[in-house]
Amino acid sequence: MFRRAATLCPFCEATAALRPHPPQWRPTRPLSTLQKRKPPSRMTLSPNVARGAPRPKPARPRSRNSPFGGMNITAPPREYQYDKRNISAAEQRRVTRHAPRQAKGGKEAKDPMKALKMQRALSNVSYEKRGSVKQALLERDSFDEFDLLPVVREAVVQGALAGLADVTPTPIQRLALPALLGMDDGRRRKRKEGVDAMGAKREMQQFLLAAETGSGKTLAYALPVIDALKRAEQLEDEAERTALAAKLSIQAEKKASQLFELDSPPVEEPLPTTGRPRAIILLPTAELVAQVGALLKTLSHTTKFRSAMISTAYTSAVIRSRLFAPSGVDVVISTPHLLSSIAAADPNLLSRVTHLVIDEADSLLDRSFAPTTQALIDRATPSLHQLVLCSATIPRSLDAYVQKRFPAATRLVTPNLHAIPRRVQLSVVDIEKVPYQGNRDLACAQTIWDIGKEAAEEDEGESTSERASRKIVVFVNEREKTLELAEYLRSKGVDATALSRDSDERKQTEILAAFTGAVALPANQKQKMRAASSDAAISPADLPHTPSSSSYSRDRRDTAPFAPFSDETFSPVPNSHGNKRHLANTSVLVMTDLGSRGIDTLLVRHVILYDVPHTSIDFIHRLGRVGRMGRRGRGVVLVGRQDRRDVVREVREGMFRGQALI
Ligand SMILES: Nc1ncnc2c1ncn2[C@@H]1O[C@H](COP(=O)(O)OP(=O)(O)OP(=O)(O)O)[C@@H](O)[C@H]1O
Repeated sequence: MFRRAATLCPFCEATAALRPHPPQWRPTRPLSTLQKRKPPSRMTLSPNVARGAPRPKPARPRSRNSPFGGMNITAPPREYQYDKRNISAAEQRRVTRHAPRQAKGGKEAKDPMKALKMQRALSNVSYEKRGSVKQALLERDSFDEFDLLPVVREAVVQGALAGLADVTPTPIQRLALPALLGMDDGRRRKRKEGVDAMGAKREMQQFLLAAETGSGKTLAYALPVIDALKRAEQLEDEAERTALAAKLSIQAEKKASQLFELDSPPVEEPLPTTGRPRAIILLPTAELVAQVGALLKTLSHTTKFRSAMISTAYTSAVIRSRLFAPSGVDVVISTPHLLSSIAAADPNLLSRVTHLVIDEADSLLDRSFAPTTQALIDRATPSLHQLVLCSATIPRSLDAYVQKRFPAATRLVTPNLHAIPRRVQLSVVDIEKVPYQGNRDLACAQTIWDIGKEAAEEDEGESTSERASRKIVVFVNEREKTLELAEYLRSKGVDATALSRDSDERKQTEILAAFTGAVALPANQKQKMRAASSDAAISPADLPHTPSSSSYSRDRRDTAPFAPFSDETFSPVPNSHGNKRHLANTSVLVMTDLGSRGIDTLLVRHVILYDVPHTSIDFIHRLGRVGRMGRRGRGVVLVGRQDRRDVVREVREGMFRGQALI
């Protein structure tokens, strides 16, 4: 063994004979000692090898409440990291709600209404609720289904909607009429214990009606009010007849017993309805008072009731004669401030009111109007049977107000609330591009000229009398801008008028009348309306060309040199400004939000949003001036460098999808 060991190399265990070692190697110790020890290995592992690389010291978390908080974060904050198994269901829901949504591919989902959410203005109505209402609406498709007095039903067909080929209720009418008429199962009038139509006191019913613009909300609240008036009148007539019969029998008894009595001279007593209306409709502007007043007048021709519209557009003598006419008054249509000042002088004015309607409730219950409106509600409450709040939008402020003040209110909301109909198309004109280069006024004038030119092309071949005048409404954000812009447009040959609170109210009503003119739809138009109201999206090809978006400016650059206010529609007749380039057959109304609420601009097919509206509420009201009652319409929004393009984009996308804005 020793011999063999002596020939082995202590490192590689090869025999010295087979593998000669380098000459420099010399054993430092006797070979015998080396043989007895375990041969050392060159591949000895470190005892720390299992620990891995030393970890860097964890950095102290930066306070998120510092100027740099939230910067350069490579890991999600703690609340986003969770193990589903170790947290409660409630906690899990909370975390999931706040965590960014993950799309299937792991990419962050794009929020289609991110910018609108940041300035969320509208109250949310769940899609489940909208869906369930849709089902209920399918069941009622005729005015005959509602428990209206025959004379009221007749007034709809022969008065309010006269001229329509076939008259069917709109969604809000299908929803509101049964509720306001107190129909239990949608067919019969529900009569509660101790309750009559208008006479005896009962608990006040409260309703919030909300439906898209131009959907017939006025008739939805007006018909039940008139129906209730007529029923109360019938009851009173009956009571009067009984009283008269009793009086006659007493007189007959006296005559029979031959009692002597001096005949007292007959006294002309004023009617109980003189200066004591039974129903009041409140609206924010004199124009709306005129509009709703005109509708009630039409209904009254058949139904026979007395209505009085009062606003600052009338003189005090006219107002007095209407309110205190000896023949009495049943319904008063007014603005809150005027009514409040009259009620201060004559506290009994509201003593018999059983029905109070607050139309455009989103305006009348906002900060500026709310104290006056609320004071009127409070004064009328003792005799009130029904309070109806009506609006095209439910802003969050209105939602909170109703929840606080009228928690028992029944909410009647249509499935398309807050959605701008798909039959309205919104185009964008970039005012920063050639040829406008930031000149908003110029962009507005050019847009109007293009719409006018297109109208002229459409009208070609028709006689002058057949040519319909094109009506365009331009909305600005600032009141001061209305006059200035109208003046500029006139200087460019456009027939433009400004409408603002500064204008004379009587003149305003006259100007607006040219843009509303409620015309009856012919039968073929009605069919088109039906098709459109089925909410089919309109492809851009369906619509006539108007200046739009970037493609519009590109078209103009590529095909022709810019020639503002030129050619075809050139009228040789100079306008009042002596400007020979006059856009014929087109009239423009420049206004602020004042006019955007409720005005039934049936004749308007184009709306220009000179400024980007501040909120989605303004978008809804302004674009709501077109596309009314199934008609098609087009909006053009002018967008500059300072404007929220993301908001405009989201509104357009929402409109295309037929989605409710937020
Ligand atoms: N059932 C119906 N069928 C056809 N047209 C109708 C019907 N009901 C109402 N209209 C018409 O629809 C138009 C719009 O009605 P209305 O002004 O009441 O709308 P609105 O919902 O109050 O609009 P906004 O929210 O802008 O005030 C009116 O010209 C009205 O005559």
